[in-house]
Amino acid sequence: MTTNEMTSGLISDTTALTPVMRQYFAAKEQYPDCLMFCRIGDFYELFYEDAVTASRELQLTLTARDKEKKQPMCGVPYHAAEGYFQRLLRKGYRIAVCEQIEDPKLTKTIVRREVTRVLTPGTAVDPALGAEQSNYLASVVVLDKCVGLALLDLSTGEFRATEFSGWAEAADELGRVRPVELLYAQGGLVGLNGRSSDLLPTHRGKTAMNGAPLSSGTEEEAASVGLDGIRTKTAVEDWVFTADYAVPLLRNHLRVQSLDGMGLGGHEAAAVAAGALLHYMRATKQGGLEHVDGLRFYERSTCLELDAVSVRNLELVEPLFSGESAQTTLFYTLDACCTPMGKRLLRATLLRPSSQLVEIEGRLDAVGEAVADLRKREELRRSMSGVLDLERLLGRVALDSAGPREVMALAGTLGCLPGILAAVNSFKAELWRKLGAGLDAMEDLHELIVKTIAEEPPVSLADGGVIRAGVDAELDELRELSRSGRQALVAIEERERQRTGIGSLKVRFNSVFGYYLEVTKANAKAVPADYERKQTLVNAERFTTPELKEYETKILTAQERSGEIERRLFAELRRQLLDAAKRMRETARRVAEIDMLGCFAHLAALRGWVRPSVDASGVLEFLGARHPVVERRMEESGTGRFVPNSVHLDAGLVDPTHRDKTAMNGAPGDLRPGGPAVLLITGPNMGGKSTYLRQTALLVVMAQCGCFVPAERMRLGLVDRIYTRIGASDNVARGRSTFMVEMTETAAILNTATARSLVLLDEMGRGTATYDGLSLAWATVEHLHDRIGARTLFATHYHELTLLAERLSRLMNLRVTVKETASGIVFLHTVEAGAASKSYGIEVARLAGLPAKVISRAREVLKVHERAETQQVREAAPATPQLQMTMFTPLSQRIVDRLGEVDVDGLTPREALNLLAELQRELKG
Ligand SMILES: Nc1ncnc2c1ncn2[C@@H]1O[C@H](COP(=O)(O)OP(=O)(O)OP(=O)(O)O)[C@@H](O)[C@H]1O
Repeated sequence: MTTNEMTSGLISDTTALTPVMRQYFAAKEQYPDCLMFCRIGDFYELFYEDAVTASRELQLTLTARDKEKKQPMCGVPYHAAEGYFQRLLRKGYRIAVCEQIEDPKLTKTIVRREVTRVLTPGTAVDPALGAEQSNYLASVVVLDKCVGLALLDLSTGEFRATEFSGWAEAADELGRVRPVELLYAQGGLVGLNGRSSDLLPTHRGKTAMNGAPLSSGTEEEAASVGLDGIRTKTAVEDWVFTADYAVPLLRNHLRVQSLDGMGLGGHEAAAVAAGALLHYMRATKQGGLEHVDGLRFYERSTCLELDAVSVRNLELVEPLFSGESAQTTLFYTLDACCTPMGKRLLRATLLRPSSQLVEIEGRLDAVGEAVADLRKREELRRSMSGVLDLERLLGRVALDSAGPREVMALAGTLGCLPGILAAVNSFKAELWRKLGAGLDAMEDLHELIVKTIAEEPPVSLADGGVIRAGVDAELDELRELSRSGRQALVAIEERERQRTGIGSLKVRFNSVFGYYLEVTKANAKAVPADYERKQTLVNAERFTTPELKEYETKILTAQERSGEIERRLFAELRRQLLDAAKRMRETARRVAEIDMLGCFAHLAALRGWVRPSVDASGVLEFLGARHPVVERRMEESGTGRFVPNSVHLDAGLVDPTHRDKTAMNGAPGDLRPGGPAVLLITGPNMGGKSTYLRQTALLVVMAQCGCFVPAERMRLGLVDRIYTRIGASDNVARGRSTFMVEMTETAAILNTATARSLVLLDEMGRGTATYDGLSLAWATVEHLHDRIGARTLFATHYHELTLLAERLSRLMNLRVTVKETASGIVFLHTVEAGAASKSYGIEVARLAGLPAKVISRAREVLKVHERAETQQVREAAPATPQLQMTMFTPLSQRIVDRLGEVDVDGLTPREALNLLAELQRELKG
C-alpha cells in the first residue's frame, strides 16, 4: 500500500490501520505534495514513499513497521529536526510538520496530531543563508496580457513587485533573480496574447507527489522561459490570483486604503501577484509577517538591462560554472562592504545598474567626494564596522526566532547609527545629504533595548535572567526571594552536616524530585530519624525534610512566576520593536546605500580607479582600461601585470543634453566624432580577445552602478542593455546543441538590441560548418552595423570577416598582438588597429603539446586552404547594400567631411558665411 494509493482513495478500508496511522493518512491527504514529518514521541517519523525519499536524501536508515517490510519508515530525533528540514528545503522539497497537539501525559487515549507548519524553500528562512544572498519567494500571474511578478525575501522583509508586457521578459527577470520557489496559478498562465501560455501548463502544474521538486518540463520550455534554475514551482488555486481576492488581502496586510502610494496604482497584475504571495504565506501557516510592511513597485526600464545570459557570461555575481571559485566574479572583486546589507545591495545593484544619468552622476559625485577625503572616508567605514544584519535581525524578531542575545545584537547595531549619521553628515554631496537627512538614528529603540535586557543575557529566554534588574519591581522581588531561598539551602546543608556529622552530605536538585539531601550509602546509618526517604540509588540515599519542602515550594514558585514575568516583558519588547519595523527597514536600506558608496570610494582610492564621465551620447571610450577581476587575480597570484587597453566606439547618437561635453574628464580633444560603431577583433587563441570584450562590459556595468573604473580615462554614453554571446556555454549538459543555443541568443540580440545597446559577440558561428558559420557571422555583423547601429565588439577567428572593413564604413578591425620569437610566439595582450595576418591556431596547438608530425602536416594543409578560401570569399560575398550615409554617419562626421571637402582659398566671404549657416542649420537639425 502506498501513500498515493491511500490518498487517491484506492484503499478505502482504513479500519485495519493503527490509530496513529489513521491520523497520519488524514494529514497526508491534506498535504499530498509535502514530505510528512509526523511527531511520535521523541521522533519525527516518515512513512512509505516519503520515508524512501527522505532516507535517500538524508542518508537515514530505512526500517519498516511490519515484518514484510511493506510499510517503510524512517525518523529523525525531534531536537535535531530543523537541520534535516533545512537540508531537504535546500534540495527543493516541501515539508509538512504534523505535531502532537496535546500533552501525552494529560491524555488517556491517543494524542491528537495536526499539521502545524508547512515549510517550503521560499517560506522557511535558511539559517545558513549567506549574508549577500537573498531567499526569494516569487509569484507570477498573467492578467490582461500583462505579466505581474512579486518577490519576497522573508529573511529581510524585502517585498517588491513589477510588471512586464511579455512572458519572455518576466522569465528573464526570474532567471536573473533566481528565486528559490515560484508560485503560479494552477490553471497555467492563461491570457498572454490571447492564448493559453503552455509554459507552465496544468499537467505539470502540481508539485509532484512526495514533495519532490519538479522537473521543469521539456528542454525547449526550460530554455525559453529561463525557469530551469528554480527548483520548486508551486501551483496555487486559480481563485487566489484574482483581483477581487488578492488586492483586498494585500491592502489589509499593508494596512492601506489604496496601493497607489506604493507605486502600484494601475498595476493590477503586480498587486495580484503580491496578494497571492501573501495568501500563500498565510496558507502555509507562516506567522511573523510583521516585518513585511511595505511593497515597492520597481521598473526595469530605469535600469541597464542585463539578460540572464549576460549576467552569467560576465560572471557578475556567480562563477560561470557552478562549483568554481567565486573569486572570478565581479561581485567578489568589488565587495569591500562593511555590512551585510551593503553586500546585498551591491549584489542587487550589479544585477540592475542604473540607466538614469541623474542617479549615476549623483552616486559618482558622492563617491568622488569620499575618494578625495581619506580621513572622512575612513571615519565613515569605521562607523559601520560593528554593524550587523539589521534586516535579518529584525526578520528574526518578527519570526519570533530571536533570543535575548539577538535582541542585544540588534541594540549593538542601533548603537552604531549615530556615528554613521555623523560621518555621513560630514560630506557635502547631494546624495550624502539626502541619505543623512533621512537616516533615523533610532536612539529611542536603542535605549529601550539596553534598558530592558540584561547586559550579558543568556542564550535562551527560558534560562532566566534576561530582563535587567530595576525594570520590574515584582520581578526583582521574586529574584531576591529565590536568591535568599537558595542561600537558606546552603545554610541548611552546612547545619545538617554539623548535626549528622556526615561531611559529604549535600543538598541537591533535580526536576523530578525537587530539592533533596543526598547521603552516601556508607553514611546511611548516621541519618537522623526525621529524614524522610525519597529514593535509593546504588551508592547513595536521597531524603527530604518538611523544612526543605517548604523552601522548595518558595523557590520554585518564585522562579516560575519570574519566568512568566520575563516572558511577558520580552514579548512586550518584541512588540515595540516590531512597531518600529518600518523605521528600521528604512534605516537599513539607507545604511546599505551608504555602505556601498563607501565601498566604491574605498576601492577607487585603494586601486587608483577613475571617475567615468557619463553622458547621453553614443560614445564608449576607454583609455588604459583593465579587467578588474583578471587584474586583481594576476596581482594576487603574482603572475605578471595586466596589459591595459583602449576602446573607442561611437554609436553616433546625438546627446541633446550634453552637447558641450566633448572631452573626457575635462581634457579637450579626446572625442573623435563618428568613431566606429563595430569593432572586429581578430588574433590568436589565448591572445586576450574574450578578456577585452568582457572588460568593456564590466566597466560599463561598474560605471552605471556609480562606481569608479580601472582605466586611465573613460567616457560613456549611457547604455540601455548589454548583450553577450560569449563562448560555448555548458548548455550541452541540458541536451541542447551548442549551435542552437548560440543562434537563439543571437536571434534575441538582433531582434531586441537598440542603438543604445552594447553588443558583445565572441566567436559566433563556430558550432557549425565553416561556411555556414562564416556566412551567418558576416550577415550578423552587417545587420548590427547597418540596421541597429549598436556599439558592438565582435571577436572572431574567421579572418575572412576582416574584409568587411572595406565595405562597412563604421567597422574597424582590431587585433590582439603577438610577438614571434625563435622559440615560438609570445602573447603581448595589446589590442591595436588592423586585422590579424595569421591565426596562430597551429602555434597555440604546438604550445599545448600536439605531436610535431601533426603540427607540420597541419601547416601544409593550412597553406592550401588559405589560398583557396580568401579568393572565394572575395568573389562570393554578396555586395553590401550601399549605406545610407546620412542615416548612419554621425552628424559630427558629416560636418567634418563637409569641411574637409571645402576649398577654403576659393571661397568668397559670403560663400563662407553661407556654408557656416548651412552647417549650423544641420547641427540644429
Ligand atoms: N590584457 C591582458 N593582460 C594580461 N593578460 C591577459 C590580458 N588579456 C588576456 N590575458 C590573459 O590571457 C589569457 C587568454 O585570454 P582570453 O581568454 O581573453 O583569450 P582569447 O583570445 O579570447 O582566446 P580564445 O580565442 O582561445 O578564446 C587569459 O588567461 C588572460 O588572463
